[in-house]
Amino acid sequence: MNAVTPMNDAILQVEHLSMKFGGLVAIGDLSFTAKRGEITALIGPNGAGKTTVFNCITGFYKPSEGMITLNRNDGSSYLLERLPNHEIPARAKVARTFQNIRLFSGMTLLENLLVAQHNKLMKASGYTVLGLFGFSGYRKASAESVELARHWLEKADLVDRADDPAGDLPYGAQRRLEIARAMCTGPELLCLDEPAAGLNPKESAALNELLIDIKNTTGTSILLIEHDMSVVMQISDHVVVLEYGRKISDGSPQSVRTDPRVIAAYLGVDDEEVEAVLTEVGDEDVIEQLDTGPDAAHGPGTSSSFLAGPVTDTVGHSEGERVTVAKGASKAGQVDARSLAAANEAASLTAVPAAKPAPAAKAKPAPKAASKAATGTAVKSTAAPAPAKPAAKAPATAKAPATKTATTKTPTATAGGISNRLAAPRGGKADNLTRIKGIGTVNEKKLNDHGIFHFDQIGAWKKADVEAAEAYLAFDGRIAREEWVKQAKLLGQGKDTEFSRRVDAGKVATSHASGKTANAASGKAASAASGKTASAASGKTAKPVAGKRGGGK
Ligand SMILES: Nc1ncnc2c1ncn2[C@@H]1O[C@H](COP(=O)(O)OP(=O)(O)OP(=O)(O)O)[C@@H](O)[C@H]1O
Repeated sequence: MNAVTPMNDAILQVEHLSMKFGGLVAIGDLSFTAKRGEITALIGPNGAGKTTVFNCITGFYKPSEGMITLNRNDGSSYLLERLPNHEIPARAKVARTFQNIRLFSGMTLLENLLVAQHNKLMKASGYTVLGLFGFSGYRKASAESVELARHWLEKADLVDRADDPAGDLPYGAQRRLEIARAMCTGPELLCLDEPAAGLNPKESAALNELLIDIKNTTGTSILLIEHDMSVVMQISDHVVVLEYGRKISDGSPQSVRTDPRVIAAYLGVDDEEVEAVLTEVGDEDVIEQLDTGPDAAHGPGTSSSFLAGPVTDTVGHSEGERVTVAKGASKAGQVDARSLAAANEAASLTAVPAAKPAPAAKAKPAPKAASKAATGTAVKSTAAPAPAKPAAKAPATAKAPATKTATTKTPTATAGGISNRLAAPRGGKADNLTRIKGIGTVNEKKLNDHGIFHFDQIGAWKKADVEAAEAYLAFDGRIAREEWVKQAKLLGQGKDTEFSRRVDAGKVATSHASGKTANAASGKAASAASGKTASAASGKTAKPVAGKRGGGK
């Protein structure tokens, strides 16, 4: 179809899209719009159906039901589900990249970009040998192709490596080359499937820059699947969230990141359990935002973690674990799988604490989903001590299997990873580790399980220990960012931090009877034992501060 229609604000309209694989509904009645000139992100936990949507848009799958309309800049429209697969790039001007890099690794960078323009060159040669004999039309097209390739190599900051084999490039540069190659086809819609997968923070920043540049200078609209929330939150204009093939949220990055349904989907818990879980894991920033909306001073741009709320420094990084969830797995099953994956990854990382996986080996990051699900399930292990809100459903039995996975696997799996382990707290007393900003009661318990009870133990952590602990807690980059070691050193010396003062004042939930009770270094009684906190031994968790769902940091 090629009917000329008036200029449409939407470059892509997905209407009532469904895709079934046998009995599995991978996409169910999905509708959303991607606006022209914008970056639209499609996010969701593993198996939510994001790649299936891409495959329907780019013609790899023919949807079971629904309509996908691409409105080109010249006013023509195409029903993508009806176009033959190979015509989608050429006629509808849709280009895509894949989760796994698909470059011609033996060809040079320049050759990769010229191959992408093969159709144009063939056309210029009249599909004959005239090209070989220097037919002028072909010569001109050939020169233009080289010029376009050079332009995109420059944009991707790769021009000085134009003659190197693509396979020699670092991982992040290969990702940018893929995007440059897609841009050489002159797309009006660029679909990127997890472009930040396996990138380090510097490479993620370079990717963000490239995508923003494309958006600002070419008029190409971008549709993006991404697990790295530092990328999604920093560059997207619009975010669509899927869970089990259905849309659960659709809006600005700010609105989506504080949507309880989205938080629940990523944590793998029911909506009503969200705040209890967040209190447990110590994500008070987000809890506060659920009440007050996003913090304009920090904004999504500075957050490296979708769910962790604002943090103060640069981008977070997804250290990619691959999580495979059985088709049609229940939510609890998915949570199990993610917990297991997190535990397994922790085991493999901590076996050789200083060794980091090579980027190319990082199949796919699902860090937030996995880490949050892992912590979410760990919460179930403390189900007895859990809910911060009386109304919150006790999350005990429903997800008991996940609990088992998280609690029984991790300590064993990580033995040998973090240094300064103790069999028991010194003198029978453990420090209140929740006085360290970033350690909630769940993670305190996980650290205790690992023999970490004291500030000076954390204060003595070296880089490899921090990495091992981050892997163990599935906290990619956060321990370093939040400076746990620095905080622990101060607290170990009996000094306070701004955050510990708030814990001691009962403004932040803690599992300890009082903020400092267990802190042998300080004899000060804390004012927290006022019903705002409760003893871990009693099996109760702190009650949130009035008016807040857990107190802000
Ligand atoms: N060709 C296929 N045949 C059968 N089932 C499929 C096929 N492709 C996808 N699925 C199933 O459809 C569901 C959605 O998968 P999809 O890959 O689209 O999810 P996703 O959100 O992209 O996940 P991830 O973030 O892990 O890449 C999954 O349950 C998956 O197993």
